Amino acid sequence: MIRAVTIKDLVGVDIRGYHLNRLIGTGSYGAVYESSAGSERIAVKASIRASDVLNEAAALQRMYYYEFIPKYFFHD
Ligand SMILES: Nc1ncnc2c1ncn2[C@@H]1O[C@H](COP(=O)(O)OP(=O)(O)OP(=O)(O)O)[C@@H](O)[C@H]1O
Repeated sequence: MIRAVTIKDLVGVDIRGYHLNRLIGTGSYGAVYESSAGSERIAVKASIRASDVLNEAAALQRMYYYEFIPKYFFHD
């Protein structure tokens, strides 16, 4: 279980093999972290409630086949 005071306090936590190195910024629905697994670096967006990011995830899913969309995945 991940224990954090707020969604902005996840630096140092490991999620699905990715280490959350640095808080990049926050928005209305969560916080975004610069994260890594070996040499791979990705942005991880964390939200307290999955429903907060479902619309965004659905929009990204629709754009999945366009070349400019970066690699991503969504899980709860
Ligand atoms: N994929 C990404 N790569 C790098 N930085 C990102 C990425 N996504 C978001 N960020 C950074 O994290 C910040 C917060 O992003 P987030 O998506 O949570 O909110 P937002 O879109 O800026 O605001 P809101 O959700 O209120 O419209 C952004 O302002 C941006 O600086």
